[in-house]
Formats: sequence, C-alpha cells, structure tokens
Amino acid sequence: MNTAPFIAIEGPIGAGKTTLATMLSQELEIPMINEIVEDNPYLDKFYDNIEEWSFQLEMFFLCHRYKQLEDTTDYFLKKGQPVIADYHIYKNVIFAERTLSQHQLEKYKKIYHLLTDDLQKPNFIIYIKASLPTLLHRIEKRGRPFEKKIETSYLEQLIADYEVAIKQLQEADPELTVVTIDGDSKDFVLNKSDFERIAAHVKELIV
Ligand SMILES: Nc1ncnc2c1ncn2[C@@H]1O[C@H](COP(=O)(O)OP(=O)(O)OP(=O)(O)O)[C@@H](O)[C@H]1O
Ligand SMILES: Nc1nc(=O)c2ncn([C@H]3C[C@H](O)[C@@H](CO)O3)c2[nH]1
Repeated sequence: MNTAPFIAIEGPIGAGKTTLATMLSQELEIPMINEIVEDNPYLDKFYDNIEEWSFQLEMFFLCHRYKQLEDTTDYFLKKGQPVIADYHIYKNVIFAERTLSQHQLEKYKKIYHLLTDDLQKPNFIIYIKASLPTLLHRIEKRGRPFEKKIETSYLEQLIADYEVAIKQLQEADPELTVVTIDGDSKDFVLNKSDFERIAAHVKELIV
C-alpha cells in the first residue's frame, strides 16, 4: 500500500498528459514529476528508424524513469507527500512491446522487472482516451519536429495498446483507481468547467 496518493496521468502520444498534470499540480498544489523530452538523445533518431534505435530509446526511458521514481519515493511518497506524474512506469512495457524485436523484448522485460518490481506504483491513474484525429491534431499543434515522422499506423496501434494495458493494470491491482477521461469531448484546456470537474473528482479521490 502506498504511503501517500500517487497519481499518474496516462494516455497515448499527445493525449494531453503533461498539460493535465501541470494544471492539476497547480490547482491541487501537489508536486509534479515529468519526463524529459527535449534532452532525450534518441527520440529524433528513433522516429527516423524505429528498428535501429528502439532498444537504446526504451532503455533510456526505463533508466530515466527508474531513477526519477526512486527519488520520488524518497523525497515525497515516504514522507506522506502526494505526487502527480505525467506517466506510469508501465508505459515502458506498452512501448517496448510495440517497438522491440522478440529477442530484445525478452531481455528488456527481465531488466524492467528487476528495476521496477519493488518500486511504489501509482494508486490512481487518470487515463486520457483520445481518437486518432484528436491525437494527430494535438501533435501537429505542439509542433515537435521529430514527431512529424510519426506514422499514423503507429499511433493507431498505441491507442489500442493503451486500451488493453489499462485494463490489465486494473485487473492486476484491485486497489488501483482508474479515472477515464474522454479526451475528444472533454476539453480541459479551453473549457474551464471541464477542468474544474476533473479537478474536483481528483480532489475527492485523494482526500
Ligand atoms: N484538452 C486539450 N484541448 C486542446 N489542446 C490540448 C488539450 N490537451 C493538450 N492539448 C495540447 O495538445 C498538445 C499535446 O499535449 P501534451 O504535451 O500535454 O500531451 P502529452 O500527452 O503529454 O504528450 P506526450 O505523449 O508526447 O508526452 C499541446 O500542444 C497541448 O497544449
Ligand atoms: N518508444 C517510446 N517509448 C517510451 O517509453 C516512450 N515514452 C514517450 N515516448 C515518446 C512519445 C512522444 O513522442 C515523446 C514524449 O512523450 O516520447 C516514448 N517512445
């Protein structure tokens, strides 16, 4: 059992995880941890050639998130301080299963379990579901040059992978609370009342 509320925002690429995590962190006055993107040395190369760069990229994300979550546990959760993150560590597996060869995946999963089995996991997931047109629109709006190379089929697969993974996480942990947000119809950026409803719901859950 976690010592303090640990909230992860999840969903496929461009769903609005960092945006919502930032807004909730400010509104609820809860510290936020987020993954690095601009300093990632492999993302650009990865989107050029997934097969060639996937192992380096997945290992980079895994090591980075492992260290970040270790620190999060020590500095916040163990002291009873709630935390909000714009990812769940399990997203490593979601992506790795899609990008690695079978041989690489077997090795990767051993390392994943070794590093993460004893880490504190989030007890709340806010899952932003969004359709392909919504994701494409948001990725384009954000305008990261390397993401122009993302194939539509890759995004479609990730949308389906996320549906399966969130169900698996919920089945594996009956104490986990999953709040699903329809990212197509709920606009927490432009519609103040949409955001207020989400924030009120999260506040109720964690008190
Ligand atoms: N509900 C929303 N309505 C309109 N625009 C949004 C919404 N949520 C996010 N955006 C915009 O969409 C873009 C992607 O959002 P964001 O970076 O938060 O996504 P993300 O899920 O964290 O992405 P990634 O998977 O790459 O980490 C940003 O430009 C953001 O301003
Ligand atoms: N392959 C792969 N594995 C991951 O664990 C992972 N996590 C995020 N991403 C990609 C999505 C955005 O382009 C960008 C920022 O989230 O990085 C990932 N890609």
